[in-house]
Amino acid sequence: RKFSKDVYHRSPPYPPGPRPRIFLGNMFDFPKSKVPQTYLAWGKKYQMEGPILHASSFGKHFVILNRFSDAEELLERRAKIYSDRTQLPIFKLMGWASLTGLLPYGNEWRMHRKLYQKHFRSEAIPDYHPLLLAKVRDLLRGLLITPERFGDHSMMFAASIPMETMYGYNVKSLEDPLVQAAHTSINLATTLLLQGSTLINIFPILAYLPTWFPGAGSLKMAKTVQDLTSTSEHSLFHFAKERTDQGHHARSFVARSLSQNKGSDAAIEDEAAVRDTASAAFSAASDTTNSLLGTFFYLMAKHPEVQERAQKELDAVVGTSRLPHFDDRPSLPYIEAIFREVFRFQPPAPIGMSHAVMEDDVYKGYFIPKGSDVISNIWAMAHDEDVYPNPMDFKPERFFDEAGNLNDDERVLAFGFGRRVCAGRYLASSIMWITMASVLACFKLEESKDEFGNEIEINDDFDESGLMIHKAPFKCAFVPRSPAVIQLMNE
Ligand code: HEM
Repeated sequence: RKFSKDVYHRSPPYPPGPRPRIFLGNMFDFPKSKVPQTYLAWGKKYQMEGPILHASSFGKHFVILNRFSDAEELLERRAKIYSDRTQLPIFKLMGWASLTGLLPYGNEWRMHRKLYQKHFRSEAIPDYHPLLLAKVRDLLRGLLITPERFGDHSMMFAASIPMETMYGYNVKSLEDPLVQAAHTSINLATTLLLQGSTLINIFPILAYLPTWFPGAGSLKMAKTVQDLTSTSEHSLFHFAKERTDQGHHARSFVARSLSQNKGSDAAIEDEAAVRDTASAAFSAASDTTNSLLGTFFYLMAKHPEVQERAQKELDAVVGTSRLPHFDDRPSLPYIEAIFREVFRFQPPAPIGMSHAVMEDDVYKGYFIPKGSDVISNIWAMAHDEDVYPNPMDFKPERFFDEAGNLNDDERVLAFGFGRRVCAGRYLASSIMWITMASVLACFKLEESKDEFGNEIEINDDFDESGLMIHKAPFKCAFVPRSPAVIQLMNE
């Protein structure tokens, strides 16, 4: 019966893709670098009738989507069966199995999403505005005093917002052991989450090797992630809980959720959900924000003409006697276009997170078996020449229509799709918008000079680390636009 079921299911065929080897499948074909670009090249090479692709590894199926219309159809219109996450052995080994982004589609995941919906839906975001404005002010002052350390300032900014919003924990320095622990564990984890990065996911038995065993590198990495995650999660959660128990008036996500739970029957279960949700938010928010900031600084320093137009708009709308506020957003269309173009140019997680298929499906005449991982190539969608002509150019103007108004292409592909779409997207959008507007209001970014006064060229490289991408280190200068803005930043 099993055999005849398989034969039946193999017609229709799998989508096209690289030819699999017996047993191994395409294990050696999966790229370790330039991942989205390689999948796009596969699309050009193998596609016959549609840009959806198939590859396999040890019997596991992968479907790759290079076009938005396919992601929209499968991950959104058919979300009912395209919203799971494959449970990999490495999740448990890293201690990440109960983080929202990795949970299977089910009740626990629903409870997490409900918490996000309550605290991070669009209407809840103004509650965070005062905190975001204060953090932006810290960032601006850092850029003013030690501009050459802009990389550290963005890392600090990106770490301190989730620490404060989730736990009410005020990060004072990047050397804070909790921040260090979180950064190291996220870097290691995003590497282990990339397809094909560890054999443990294919041969779970390898998880039982001792960590000193030759070749047990990823096991050792997973153990480090587990230790660091549990230490920082535990300390931060207890910090927030203790403050709530002591009656501190705290506005953090943990404090608010726990005080609302008090006395409810589900309190214990809810407490675990609150802890895991807060921890998931830190890992999801800090690295993505840091990646976008690096890309933004780089693109601004490379495009003085864009800065000039943005600053004209800011001066006309906001003036020079105050810094931008969230209420200014609808009146600043060019800043909005820059915001959209930065997210399009380099999505921080260029291939998003795979969605697992919960039932056999057929799409465009191709068979997509239950359990397949569907990879959305966000980078390729954001560089689709039919939608974004000359996609490698940075051109905020592409978001204006012929009449000079912002077009309706508001969708930020970088946030993913369907029921698993980024749960923090409204917060992330506010963070990035206010940062871009404020930095442009205060500084002119330009090439810095060496000791002989020669301009130092800005490289165009990006560093891939697992699922994430960051601008490679570069030098640039932040020149305050006027004495008045220096005073505003210091106020
Ligand atoms: C700064 C920019 C950010 C980007 C570009 C980003 C991007 C993404 C992407 C691509 C996904 C996977 C979507 C999918 O599966 O289709 C995701 C999931 C998620 N993001 Fe974000 N994110 C950002 C910020 C944040 C923030 C600030 C938070 C929390 C406050 C957050 C919380 C989450 C969570 C919890 C998930 C898992 C959702 C689920 O599996 O149901 N993210 N994000």
